[in-house]
Amino acid sequence: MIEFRNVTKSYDAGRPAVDDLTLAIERGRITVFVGPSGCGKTTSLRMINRMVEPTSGQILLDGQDVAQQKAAELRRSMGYVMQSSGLMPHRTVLDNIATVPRLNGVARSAARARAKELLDVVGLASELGSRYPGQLSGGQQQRVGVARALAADPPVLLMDEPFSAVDPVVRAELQAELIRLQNDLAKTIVFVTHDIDEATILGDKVAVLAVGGRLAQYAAPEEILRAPVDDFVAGFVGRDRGFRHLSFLDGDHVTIHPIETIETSQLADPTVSVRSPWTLLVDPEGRPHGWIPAATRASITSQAEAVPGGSLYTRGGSLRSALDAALSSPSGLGVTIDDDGRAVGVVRPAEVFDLIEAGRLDRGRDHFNTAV
Ligand SMILES: Nc1ncnc2c1ncn2[C@@H]1O[C@H](COP(=O)(O)OP(=O)(O)OP(=O)(O)O)[C@@H](O)[C@H]1O
Repeated sequence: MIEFRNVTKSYDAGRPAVDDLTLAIERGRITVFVGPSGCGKTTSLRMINRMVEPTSGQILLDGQDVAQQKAAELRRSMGYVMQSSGLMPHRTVLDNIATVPRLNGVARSAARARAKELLDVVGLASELGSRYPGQLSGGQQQRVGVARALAADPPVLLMDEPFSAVDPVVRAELQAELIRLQNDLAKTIVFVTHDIDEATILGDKVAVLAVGGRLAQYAAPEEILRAPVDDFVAGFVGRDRGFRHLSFLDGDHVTIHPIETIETSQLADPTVSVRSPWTLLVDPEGRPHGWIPAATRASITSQAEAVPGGSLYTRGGSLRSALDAALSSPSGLGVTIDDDGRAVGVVRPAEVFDLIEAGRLDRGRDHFNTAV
C-alpha cells in the first residue's frame, strides 16, 4: 500500500503543484491520477519513487517513509513507464528490457532470457527482440516500455501517460492488454492520464486532481461518473458522463432477438428474397457484413452494395455497448455477436432503456433503504 499524508510540493514561491494531498493507494489495484494539464499528476507520481521530493508531508510504502529509503534503490524497486517510451536508442529491445535486472546484478544471459519471456507477456513477437527501438512502431515501443518496467518483477508500477502518444486504436489495444496483464500480475499500479475515459476504463480507483494540486474526488470510476462531488469534477468528466456510466451496467439481461439473415453467397441469386424490413448480411461463418433493406433487395447483388452496419455488441457486454450498437445501426437494431464474432441476434434500444430505468428504480430503492 502507498499512502500520501498531507503531501505538498511547491516548486517555487507561487501556487503549490500539489497541495496537501492525502490518499491511500490499494495494493494490487490500478489507481489513476487524472486531471487537466498542470494539476500535479506527474509531480504526485514522481514523489512516490523520489524523482521529486515533497516540500512537506510524507509518503509511506508499506508503512515505511520513502524519504528514509535510498532514492536509487527505491527507483529500481518500482517499474516506471512514461509517455515517450524512454528506451535507449542504441540498445536492442532485449537489452533495453534487461536493463534493471542487469543493474540489480542479474547475469546477462539470465536477464536476456527473462527479457524474451517478457516480450511474449506484452504481446510482442520474439524476433523484435534484436531490433532497435527506432525500428518499432509507437505502440510496440510502449509495449517494450511496459516489459522493461516489469523486468525486475516490481510490486509497484508507475505509469505516466504511457499510452498518450499512440493513435486511438492502438491505445485501446494497449489498455485492454494492461487490463489482461493486471489480471495475471496484480501489481500495484499508479497510472497518470489527462483522459477521463482512459481513467474510467483502467482505474479501480480514480483520483481527480484540480489545478493547484487539490484532490477533488477519490472514488471508484463508476461513482465519479454517477455522482461527481462538485462542478469541477462534473465539468471534467464531461457531458457524456451519463452515457459513459452505462459501461458499468452489465447487459446480461438484455433480450437478444432472432434476426433474419442472408448469406453473402446468396446475394447474387434473385430467387432468394427477404421478408423483414432489414435483413442481416452474414458470411458463411455467420459474421455480420451489413444490412439489406427489403425495399432494395433486388438491386443488391454483392456484399459491397450492402448498407454498412453499426458497432457490434458482444453478448454479455455492457449496456453502453448494447445501446451504442443499436444507436449506430442503420436498422435501429444492435447486432449482437458471440465471442467468435458470429451474429447471434439483435438488441432493441427501447429494451436497453427499459433496463436502465429498472436499474435506476432499484438504485433509488437501495438509496431509500440506506437512507431510512
Ligand atoms: N521542475 C519543475 N519546476 C518548476 N515547476 C514545475 C516543475 N515540474 C512541474 N512544475 C509545475 O508544477 C505544476 C504541476 O506540474 P505536473 O507536471 O505535475 O502536472 P501534470 O498534471 O502532470 O501536467 P500535464 O498533464 O501537463 O503533464 C505545473 O504548474 C508545472 O508547471
